[in-house]
Amino acid sequence: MAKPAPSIAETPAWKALQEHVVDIEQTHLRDLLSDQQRCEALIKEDLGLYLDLSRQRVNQTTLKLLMDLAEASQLRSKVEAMFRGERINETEDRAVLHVATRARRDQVITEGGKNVVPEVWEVLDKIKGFADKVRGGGWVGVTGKPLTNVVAVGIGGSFLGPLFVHTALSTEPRAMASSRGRELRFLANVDPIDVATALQGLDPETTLVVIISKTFTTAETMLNARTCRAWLTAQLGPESVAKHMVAVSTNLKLVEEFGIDPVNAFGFWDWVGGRFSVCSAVGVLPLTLQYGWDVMARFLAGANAMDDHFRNAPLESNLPVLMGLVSVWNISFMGLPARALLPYCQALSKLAPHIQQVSMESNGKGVDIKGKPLPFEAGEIDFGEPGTNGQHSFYQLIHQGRVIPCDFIGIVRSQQSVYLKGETVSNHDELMCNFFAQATSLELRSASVPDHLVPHKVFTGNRPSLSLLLPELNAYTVGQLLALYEHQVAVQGFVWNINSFDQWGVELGKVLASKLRTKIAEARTNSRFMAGSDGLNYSTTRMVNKYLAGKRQLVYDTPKDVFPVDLLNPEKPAADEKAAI
Ligand SMILES: O=P(O)(O)OC[C@H]1O[C@H](O)[C@H](O)[C@@H](O)[C@@H]1O
Repeated sequence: MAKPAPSIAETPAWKALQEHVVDIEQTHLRDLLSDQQRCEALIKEDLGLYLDLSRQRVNQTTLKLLMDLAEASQLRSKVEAMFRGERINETEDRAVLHVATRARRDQVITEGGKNVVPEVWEVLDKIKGFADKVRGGGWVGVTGKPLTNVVAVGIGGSFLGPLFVHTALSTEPRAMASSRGRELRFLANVDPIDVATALQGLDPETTLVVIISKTFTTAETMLNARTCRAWLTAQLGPESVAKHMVAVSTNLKLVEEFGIDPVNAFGFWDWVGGRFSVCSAVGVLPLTLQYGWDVMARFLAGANAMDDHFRNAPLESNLPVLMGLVSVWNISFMGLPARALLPYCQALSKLAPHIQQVSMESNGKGVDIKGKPLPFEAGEIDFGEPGTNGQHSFYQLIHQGRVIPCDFIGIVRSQQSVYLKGETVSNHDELMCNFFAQATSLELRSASVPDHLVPHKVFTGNRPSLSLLLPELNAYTVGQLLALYEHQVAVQGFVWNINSFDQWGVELGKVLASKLRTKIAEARTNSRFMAGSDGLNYSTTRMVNKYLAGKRQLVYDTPKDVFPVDLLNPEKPAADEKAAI
């Protein structure tokens, strides 16, 4: 029998990095930064982006050792295997080809021996044709009115990426011009409050509902889809579904069973992971409806340019590779498992929620790709807020509490310019002063205050960060940024030798929620409380019964402005309030 491959942690490259930590710990970041040659070696410019890694706790030796680690983990060949359509998602026996969803029309990317790019473009052409019709009034609602509002129903990867891109573009002048008079909303949470928020004030006659679900089985999305269907048909009749509902899914059979004509469905493929699906119809359909094809074509081109760079640029100057390796250094060697994503741009306010899923669902794993327990902890804890808002919230901890590597993202030319008479700098300059100041203040050590306050006002500095400058935030650079972070996460996973493309960890919660759904439905139908014998433990049973009892005491106001009353079941009271509480 073949000997199992040694864990990456057993390789000389890994061990060399472990030993190297001591050298780095002896050097303060401030001293590292005084070496101009080192700084130059850590500043990379490509594709119009400026990546400054000089504020990381690394030197040229670290970089060299990280390159050795890339070699030891066969990073290059793993990236190639991904682009070649090999089934690197072993547990689901799937290729990982989100890069094909933004391939140029003349590119060749194969899966199972077949070039998939023509299929990708077939869907893109269909989206363009459909969106042109809707936007141009050639496709109207059942009462003949143009469909100016879109509600995109989906969750997880079928929501966060499209929301990130929408938020990034909604204040960009060209995208604003092409979306005038249109509105795009999202409905993700199964919480009825989200339904109310998404539908509030919308006129069904002018609303198109897009159901987005890779599997078309996700419980939350399907209940929200049924809810939107009920909302539409109650007011416009059952025939309205044909004109007011379309779908995006890999499961066209279930789309049809739901009642949406497959002609009005936009497909994608099992080789596109949910959290990597923004560039498939998942993101491109709702965003093209909102912004038009030209804007979305630029977005796809930006992501494609980053894909080419990731595949072809030498590792030493490859932006996602460097970001990936440096983050592995921080997490696995420096013992810093968290990262703050800090865009100094309000339009990037949904970057962190999206990258949270891309990163944490991909790399939050406990076993290697062959199922062997990892001898180290993989994955990164990601969070973030735009600056300067975050400065007034959690930066205290970043400056004087825990050490959290930060990604500062700045924009050279803002989407919006305000320069008031009498002010010394523009509003955007003011924002960017904070961007420059924050990275610098994390690195410095300082204290010049009255004696008794010294301990409180000391900044130890030595806190790593990277800075990324984009020339502007437009459809093209949003595409680049998206692909940059997607590939960084892949690099981490390739080095740790885990499967970044499955997500078995989210399944258990779904199974238990389904069990609870059955129990609660029974309890409410029979107006009873749950008993200990119902198969749930004491704590859960007690809390569910508290909930059922509370339901009985509340009088609900039917949200008449959103839902017609006859659509809703009255809340069923539980009969025996005393039982089991
Ligand atoms: O697109 P769907 O099939 O509805 O899936 C939506 C989401 O469901 C699950 O929570 C998965 O963990 C996510 O990766 C996925 O994005």
